[in-house]
This record gives sequence, C-alpha cells and structure tokens, in this order.
Amino acid sequence: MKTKHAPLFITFEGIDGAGKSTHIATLAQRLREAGRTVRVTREPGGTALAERLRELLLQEPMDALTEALLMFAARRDHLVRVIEPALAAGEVVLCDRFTDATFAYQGYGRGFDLVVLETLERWVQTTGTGLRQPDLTLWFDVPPATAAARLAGARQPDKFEAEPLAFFERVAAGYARRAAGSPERVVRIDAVQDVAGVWAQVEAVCRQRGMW
Ligand SMILES: Nc1ncnc2c1ncn2[C@@H]1O[C@H](COP(=O)(O)OP(=O)(O)OP(=O)(O)O)[C@@H](O)[C@H]1O
Ligand SMILES: Cc1cn([C@H]2C[C@H](O)[C@@H](COP(=O)(O)O)O2)c(=O)[nH]c1=O
Repeated sequence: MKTKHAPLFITFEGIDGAGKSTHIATLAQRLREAGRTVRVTREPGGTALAERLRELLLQEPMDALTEALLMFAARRDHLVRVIEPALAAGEVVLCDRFTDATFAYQGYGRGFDLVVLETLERWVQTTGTGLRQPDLTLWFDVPPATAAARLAGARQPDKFEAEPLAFFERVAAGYARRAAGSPERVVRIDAVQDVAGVWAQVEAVCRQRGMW
C-alpha cells in the first residue's frame, strides 16, 4: 500500500547567482529517492501564461507598479494551475523563487511600496484552502560581488542581472529583513561555501524537518 505523505511547499530564494537552481536539482533527486513525488517549478513562470509574462518581465523595461502587477499575475496563474493541485495531490513542490523575491526585488530593490505588495500578496495567495505560504524557505545568502563573479560570462544578462551591484545590495538586505520577519519559515543557508558545503546545510535542514 502507498503511504500518504503530507504536502510540502518549499521555496528557494536569494539574489541571482546564489546557487538556487544547482541545489533544487539535488534536493529533488534526494526527495524522489525518499519516495516522494516532486514537482520542480519556478517564478516568474511555471505555466504557459506565466512563462510568457516571464519573457516580458525579464526583457522589457516597465515601471515598478507594472512589474509588481505582472509578477503577481504570473504567480496567481501558477498557484491555481500548478502549485495548489500538486499540493492537493500530496506532492512536494520545489519552487525557484516566490513572493519573498517580490518583496526583495520590487520592494527593497526598486523601492516599491511594501504595503501595496502585502495587499497584493493577500489577494493573490488566497485560494479555496486559505492564504498559501511556503512551509519552508531556503534563503541562499551570498554577497552580491560573489554572485556576480559566479554569473560573469555564463550567459547574456537579463534585465535584472544587468542591474548594478548597489541594486543587489538592496535586494540582499531585503531578503535579510524578510528572513528576520519569519524566522520559523525562512532558513538561512551560507551560500558562500562550495557546492558540497551548501548541500550539507540543505540536507541538514531537510533531515531535521523529517523529510527522510
Ligand atoms: N556553492 C557554489 N560555489 C561556486 N559556484 C557555484 C555554487 N553554487 C552554484 N555555483 C555556480 O554558480 C552559477 C550560478 O548558480 P545557479 O544557477 O545555481 O544560481 P541561481 O541562484 O539559480 O541563479 P539565478 O537566480 O540567476 O538563476 C552556476 O554556474 C553554478 O554552477
Ligand atoms: C519571482 C520574482 C523574480 N524576480 C526576478 C529575480 C530574477 O532576476 C528574475 C528571475 O530569474 P531567475 O534566473 O529565474 O532567478 O526575476 C523579481 O524581480 N520578482 C519576483 O517576484
């Protein structure tokens, strides 16, 4: 008989180049070995519509309110079509970025009104099951200069990656504020360490939470 698992919504946060994607893949594999059905997804994106919005968001200049609204529009579509159904089926959802990114990038990075973001968060994340928030957020904390060095020459920078170091200093400070505000949900990962050292921290957090 198949064991019924509790659904689990885990988000990965941090500035561009912090190492999120690298460790999402490893965690997905580890959870599958532990018998879980795992959905790996990302924001902005994760549905056909949200991926089209992602193209616009990552390439087109726009004002801060337009950017925030499109991020939340993409999130709503992703939440109702992918995240909620997967959780209802008992899957683990590993999501590369979620609403902490909107607070960090649009709020702290661009200086957009945090109270408006809180209102949008409530509207967008309220579904039939209540206000959806991640069960666990792994925050990959790395200095902007280190992240930039990791990304240098790796690919053509998108609109966000082309922002100056000062923007990423504000985004990083925003993540620190978000983590301080939700210590039960957000776990800081020292992402300066090498890949093995970072994975050891992720592994330890997941083990402590009984994931395997
Ligand atoms: N701990 C690490 N030490 C050194 N290099 C790393 C480490 N983790 C990841 N990298 C490398 O840094 C680059 C960025 O990693 P990755 O794509 O995982 O970051 P990311 O946080 O997902 O970035 P983005 O948000 O821009 O997609 C890759 O070339 C990856 O191989
Ligand atoms: C969800 C979300 C994302 N962003 C920014 C952060 C990144 O620069 C890009 C996504 O690119 P990645 O390679 O997939 O990390 O989008 C944002 O500004 N606000 C958000 O809510």
